[in-house]
Amino acid sequence: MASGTPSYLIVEPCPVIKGEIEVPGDKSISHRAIMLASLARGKSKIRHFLPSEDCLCTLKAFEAMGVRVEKEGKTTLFVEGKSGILDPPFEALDCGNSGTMMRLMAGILSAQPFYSRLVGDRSLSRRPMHRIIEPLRLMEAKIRAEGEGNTPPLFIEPSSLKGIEYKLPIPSAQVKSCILFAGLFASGITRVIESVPSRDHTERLFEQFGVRTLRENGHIVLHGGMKLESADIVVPGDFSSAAFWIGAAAALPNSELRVRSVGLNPTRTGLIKILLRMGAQIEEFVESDMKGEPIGSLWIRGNKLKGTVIEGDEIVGVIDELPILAVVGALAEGVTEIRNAQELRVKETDRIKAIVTNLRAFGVEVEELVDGMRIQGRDFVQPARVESFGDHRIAMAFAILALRASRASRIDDVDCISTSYPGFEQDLNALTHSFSKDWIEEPNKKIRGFIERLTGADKLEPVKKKEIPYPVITIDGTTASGKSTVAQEIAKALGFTYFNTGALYRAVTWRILSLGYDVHDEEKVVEACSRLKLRCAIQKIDSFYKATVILDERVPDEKTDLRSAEVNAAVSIVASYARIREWLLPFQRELAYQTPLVVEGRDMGSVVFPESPYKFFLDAQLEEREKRREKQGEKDDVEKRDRLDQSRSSAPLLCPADAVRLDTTKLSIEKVVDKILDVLWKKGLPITKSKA
Ligand SMILES: Nc1ncnc2c1ncn2[C@@H]1O[C@H](COP(=O)(O)OP(=O)(O)OP(=O)(O)O)[C@@H](O)[C@H]1O
Ligand SMILES: Nc1ccn([C@H]2C[C@H](O)[C@@H](COP(=O)(O)O)O2)c(=O)n1
Repeated sequence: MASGTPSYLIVEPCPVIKGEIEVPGDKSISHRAIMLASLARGKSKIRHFLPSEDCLCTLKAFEAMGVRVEKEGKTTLFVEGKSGILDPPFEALDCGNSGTMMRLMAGILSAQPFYSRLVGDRSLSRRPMHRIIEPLRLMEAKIRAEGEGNTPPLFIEPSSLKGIEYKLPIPSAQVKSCILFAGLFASGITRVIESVPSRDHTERLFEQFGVRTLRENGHIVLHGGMKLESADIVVPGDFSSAAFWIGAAAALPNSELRVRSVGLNPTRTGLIKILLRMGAQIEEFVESDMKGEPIGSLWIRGNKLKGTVIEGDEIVGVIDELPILAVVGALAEGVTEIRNAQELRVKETDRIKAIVTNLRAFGVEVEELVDGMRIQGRDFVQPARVESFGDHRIAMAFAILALRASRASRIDDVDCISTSYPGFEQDLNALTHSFSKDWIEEPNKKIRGFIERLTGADKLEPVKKKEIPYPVITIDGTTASGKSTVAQEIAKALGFTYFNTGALYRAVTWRILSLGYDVHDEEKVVEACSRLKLRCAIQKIDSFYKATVILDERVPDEKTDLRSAEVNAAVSIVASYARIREWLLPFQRELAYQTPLVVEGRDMGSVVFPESPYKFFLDAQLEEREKRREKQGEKDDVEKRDRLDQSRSSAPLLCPADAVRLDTTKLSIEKVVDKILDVLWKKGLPITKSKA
């Protein structure tokens, strides 16, 4: 993240996330813990407090009202409570970006014997406050909103409160908590009735501070005048922060993630239920719920998920998770629909609009609905530059979607992330590290490790056909039919990495020849290959990415080494040996776990990437191909090479049944490229129409 203004985050693609993570403390609980500790009698200890901008605003406000706070590091606080009566603040209390703070503080301050004013930032100043003003006034609070349409600032005068029975018109933990905080100081009984249970951190924390609420059939009953006693609180990891990693790990196939010490309060974990319904693999282990909040671990394994409908009563339990759920839906198979979520329109930003705008920028088809959206899932997205709209959850959700793009994406205005998740960028780097940018710029460590395990051609490992996370476009064909030329153009147009597998067979042949071996001696060739150190580096040449083969720490020269007459004559012989092909097969597949590919060769669609839905086969009349080769100034027996490639027993050159076959004899290079892009566009790859 860049410091200063404007802030932005560059996210490199990463097909999987792996590792363990512990997220910062829960925002909702941190706010409430400070509030209750400040109102309690005695000194409370709060551990794993979230030092985010939002929560620090709450802390500052209570300090301004005479509460003494000692800090041990950044996340342990000792709060000396004021036994219910705070000092009048000298100036307005700043709630920053936090709706939770403003709404809960309104409940507390309505009962204090002094005048107070609550202000917020631009985004908070647009959020509706009528929902708390109405019940507080019923409790005889003297509160008014100074902004247009019942928006902040809030001005509060001292008054004596009385308990009420109040049925929440919309399920809202903030409104419920505001009333309960006011109810602590009200005469008589306060009863809040909710039709759908909202998060119950306030009720659980009240209990930890010695105030019992009665909870039955959606009724929460509180007797006014009960005294809060100091407590020792451990704030669990914030499930809503963990949600970004849970969503990412669940939706990125082959990911493996453990989330430790996270809050597993059932009013917060609706996301898990929805992801399970979409086909996710998640295991939940509650490790401690002795006092207050259940805390535990989650294990998540990545899968291709299926679209779902999220609506009705389950919305309230995932309201903060809807941005990441929309992103997960964008990567799932089929349609994901979010309904009854009009509340999203009055969050830190209009989240429905923000999500729809950003999904479209990433090339995702999405329909905006009054109360949600309908998202057409896809396998991956196009790189994009998007806005956070000043909303932390929008910024983080789209950083996750960017992992599934073919190239780096940029999220603008990301300072807001610190309102709930300081350290998000570091965690993103840690979980994606082994697959990130430095991998592309440095020689490919991962593939080297993989190949080095193949110590002998006679000890070949069976090829595991694990699911490839990125699209692979295969272009096979006869010699000089135009494969390399066309494949490079397609790779440029899509931003994919170009991989010429002919160059791989040529590099091996060149090395065998330069070591003095007779290519007709199969045993010797196989034995020599078992000692070769083969690896691959992805290089960026201008705006174009290319996989380069490195053999025994040398990069062979394309013209003089790989395309010499000797290599032209010998390569089809070396390529006909089954054990050589088996050795090179995992090497070629492994690259596809790292980056979207355009691969060209002879058996790409038939053997190496048979699962690819994007297969092409190029051919042209022999005389035309011979002419093209001659024009290149190369000595090459095109006809002989084709014959050898077509007649070998292992992975012969053929047109896969499901490939699009193109005869390029009378087609210009541009025409061939256009035809391929058109097919790819129709198959749903993110190609801008002008390119297709
Ligand atoms: N459609 C086309 N029309 C005319 N020339 C073409 C066409 N496609 C490719 N060429 C030219 O033909 C030559 C051979 O093309 P290219 O190297 O792309 O073929 P290839 O199939 O990759 O060959 P190889 O099998 O040796 O790797 C190049 O000089 C290229 O510019
Ligand atoms: N997937 C592949 C790629 C290449 N070969 C062999 C057969 C070719 O004649 C030779 C050189 O390829 P070119 O550079 O001309 O594309 O390598 C193969 O068998 N399988």
